Formats: sequence, structure tokens, C-alpha cells
Amino acid sequence: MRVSVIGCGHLGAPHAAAMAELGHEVIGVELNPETCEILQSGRGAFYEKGLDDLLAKHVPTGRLRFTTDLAEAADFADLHFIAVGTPIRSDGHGYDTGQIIGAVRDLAPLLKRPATVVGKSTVTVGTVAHLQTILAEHAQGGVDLVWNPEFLREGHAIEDSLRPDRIVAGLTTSAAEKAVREVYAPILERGDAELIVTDPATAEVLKSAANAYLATKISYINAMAEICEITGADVATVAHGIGIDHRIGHAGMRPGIGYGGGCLPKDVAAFTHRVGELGATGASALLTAVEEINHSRLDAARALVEHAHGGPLGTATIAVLGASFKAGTSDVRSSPALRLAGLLQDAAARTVIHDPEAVPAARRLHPEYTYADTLGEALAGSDLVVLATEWPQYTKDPSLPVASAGLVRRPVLVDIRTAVDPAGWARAGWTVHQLGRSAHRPTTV
Ligand SMILES: NC(=O)c1ccc[n+]([C@@H]2O[C@H](COP(=O)([O-])OP(=O)(O)OC[C@H]3O[C@@H](n4cnc5c(N)ncnc54)[C@H](O)[C@@H]3O)[C@@H](O)[C@H]2O)c1
Ligand SMILES: O=c1ccn([C@@H]2O[C@H](COP(=O)(O)OP(=O)(O)O[C@H]3O[C@H](CO)[C@@H](O)[C@H](O)[C@H]3O)[C@@H](O)[C@H]2O)c(=O)[nH]1
Repeated sequence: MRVSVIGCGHLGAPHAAAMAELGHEVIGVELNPETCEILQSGRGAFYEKGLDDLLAKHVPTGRLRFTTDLAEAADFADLHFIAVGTPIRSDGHGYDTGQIIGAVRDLAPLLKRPATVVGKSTVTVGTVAHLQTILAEHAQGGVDLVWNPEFLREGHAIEDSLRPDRIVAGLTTSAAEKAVREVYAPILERGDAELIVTDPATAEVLKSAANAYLATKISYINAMAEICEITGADVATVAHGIGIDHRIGHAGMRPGIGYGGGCLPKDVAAFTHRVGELGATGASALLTAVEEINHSRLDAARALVEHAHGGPLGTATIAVLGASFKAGTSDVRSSPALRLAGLLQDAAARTVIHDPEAVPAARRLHPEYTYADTLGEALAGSDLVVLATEWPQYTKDPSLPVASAGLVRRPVLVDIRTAVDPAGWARAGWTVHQLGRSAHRPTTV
């Protein structure tokens, strides 16, 4: 099929690359000329595992190309994916729908023959109906609208796009269903992804409900971490023990500083606002509590850093390991790691941030912070090491505890992601502090 992907950011660029890999002819439309030029050169504009490989494979053959010209895409493609941003409004009262309404309003008059518009962006209930009226008024030649929310995780965007758990299609016509079945045929033929054909409102709620549940699970285990701190219990053992019950499971149960990123914080905030508007008081109270617990984690993390230092931070030199909102991505949108680094930057004598991939993005957002090019440079002479993002370079390298103990002034580690094995670090002479767990002290061998 000839498809376009309108908006080539963290969702759209991997989606366009995956569509090319599935055998379609793809044109990506990206408003930002700099991003568009980078993509057209066969590279990603940010770090996402496997993205560069697919771009390098499909851009040179012409199967995948990028443009800033929407008219070119309207002329070329029969199916148009919409993957533009839906950021949270500055007052927090739902999404800023400017990008999505703008994209559909600009595309509609350019559609001169039958086409399918497939929305992938995350929206709240009622948005699809509004977009439908825009298309009905301005498009010619019979245009179907489908809502096809995306569930990919950053850091796994390519594999999640090529092998999704499910494909949700909110639609109203059989022509739209036929188009969805055709574009996803290579995935559906494998038989391992369920296609859920439903109405647009259900598709809208299903996506918001999925992210709200993921956020609730994270806030739940973080609330348990708070209880463990008070009682002296161990949250990692609690998470492991309850997760053995397959009705609960271990996934998404890592305690720590709470959820961040370009999706969960804004999607939960927008959903909370919308369900409040709709008068769903139970859902509103539940989601408000989820958000409150999440916000409280930053204070808990800062308090743990102060406790580990043994007092006010004014004299401390701190190494912060990690700036991205989670491992596997260079995305720093609503990054809890960077927020904590900011608090420490204000409070400590010196704070140095290291990240294997996210320093350029962090530096663009916060040029006033201090960054290190190498891990060794960040660690050198520090009184406290704060593990803020669970990159495997920090958590899985068995030589790091011993190697880094020789670089720091005091071997004190605050692991706000509950990501390291504290016993291994303690054996190398480190005192390890984790949220919801008793401190691990150095052991004599
Ligand atoms: N990031 C994820 O992992 C993810 C996963 C699932 C769903 N989503 C949803 O997908 C949507 C996009 O998220 P994102 O993280 O990719 O955002 P993003 O900001 O990284 O990307 C959006 C891109 O769209 C471009 N754009 C805006 N208007 C345009 C237009 N009219 N024409 C062409 N390009 C345009 C922007 O320049 C930007 O590059 C959001 O609704 C988000 O909630 C994101
Ligand atoms: O056990 C866990 C799991 C995650 N997190 C944090 O939660 C945030 C979100 O993580 P994750 O869900 O892996 O990241 P995203 O890439 O933002 O993906 C979420 O948001 C996307 C956008 O809607 C959805 O498509 C995905 O299904 C959904 O997982 C990050 O800050 C993580 O560090 C935890 O604290 N503990």
C-alpha cells in the first residue's frame, strides 16, 4: 500500500520505518525541516534502538522518504496515519489539540480521491467525532476516519510496531475496516496480534485506560515503598512476592521515583481532567491519587539523598547517573531523573550529570546544568552517586562497583530506581540506599 505518516517524532518515525519494513511504500511528513532533513539522510533525530538500521535500509531504496510537503503526501498515499503530538495544555486541563486539529484541517482539502485517515495519536473521548466533522466538511471523494491508538514503548518502538500485542481500530464503515486489515495484513497474517475492531469512543477510552492502568500499577508499588520505609519492610521483596501471583505479575512493578516521559504523565493528567468533566467521580478520585503519589516521589528521592549524605547538601559533590526518563531512550520529556538533578543542582555544591545517550537533549532543555562526557569524569571526586536512570551500563556491569569505588571521594550510592543489586555494591565497599529498602552497608570479605 502507499501510506503516509504525518508527524515523524517518537511515534511517527518508528511507525514510518516499520510500515516500510512491512512492505509498504511510505512517505513521512514532518513539519520541522531540521528533523525532516535528518530522517531523509537515513538517520533518526533521537536515539531509538533499531530505528537507524531500518532508516538506513529503506530510505536509500526510496521505499521510505520524508518531506515537509503535506500536498505531496496527499497526492501519493491512499492511507494517512496521523502521529502528531498531543501535549498537555499549559493549564493542565486536557490536551492541547492544536497539532492534531491542524494536521487534519490541512490534510482534508488536499484529499481529492477516496482515502483512509488513521489517527494514532493519543486523544480523549470526543476528539475523533470532532475530527470527523472537519473531514466531512473539507475532504472530497469519501474519506474514512479510523482511530488506531498506539501502544509502543520508547526504547522498544521498532519491535512493538512490528510485533504489537494488539491492534485497536475504532471505526464506523466496512471500507475503513478493509483498509485497516490491508495495511496491517503482514502482522495479522502471523496470528499473534489480536485485531480489536470497535467504535471510535471505545478506541479513545481503551488507550487512555491502558496508560492509566500502567501508571496506577507504578503508583501502587511506590505507595507500598512508602509503607516499607515506615515499617522497615523491603519493597523489592514485596514486589517480587506479590508479582508471583499471575493476576498481579512482575511487569511495571519497579518501585522508584515514579513515572515520567512524553506519555504517562500527560496522558494520566488529561484523562483525569476529562473523566472529572464527564462526572465519573470514582475514576477521577482514583486517578488523582495516582498522580499525587507520583508527584510525591521526587520529594521522597530528594529526602533519601539528604539522608544518605547525612545532612544538608550544600557541601556535597554529586554525580547523577542518568538524564533520560528511562533507560533505552534519549527522550528527556518529563524526566524524573532530570528533575531530581535540577533539585540537586540547586542544593549541592556541585552536581555533574552523565547519560549514555541523553546529554545532548538534556543540554538543550537545561543548558545551565553541568554534564560529563564520560562516566569516569562524572564520578571523579564525588561524595554521593545518585543512580537516576536504570541504564544497563550502570546496573549490569559487574566491574563498575569496584572500578568506580576508586574514583569517588565517598562510596555512597543512592539508587532511586531500585535497579542495582545492593549486595554486589556493598561487597565493593559501597553503602547503598534505595527507596523502600533498608540501607545496605559495606561487607567485609
Ligand atoms: N512517544 C511514544 O512512545 C508514544 C507512544 C504511543 C502514543 N504516542 C502518542 O503519539 C503522539 C505523538 O507523540 P510523540 O511522542 O511522537 O510526539 P513528538 O512530539 O515526538 O512528535 C510529534 C511530531 O509531529 C510533528 N508535527 C506536528 N504537527 C505536524 C503537522 N501538521 N505535519 C507534520 N508534522 C507535524 C512535530 O514536529 C513532531 O516532530 C502523541 O499523541 C502521543 O501521546 C506516543
Ligand atoms: O515498573 C516500572 C515501569 C516503568 N516505570 C517508569 O514509568 C515511566 C514510563 O515507562 P514506560 O511505560 O516503559 O514508557 P513509555 O515509553 O512512556 O510507554 C508508555 O507510554 C506509551 C505512550 O502512550 C504507551 O504507548 C506505552 O504502552 C506505555 O508503556 C518511565 O519513567 C519508567 O521509568 C517505573 O517507574 N516502574
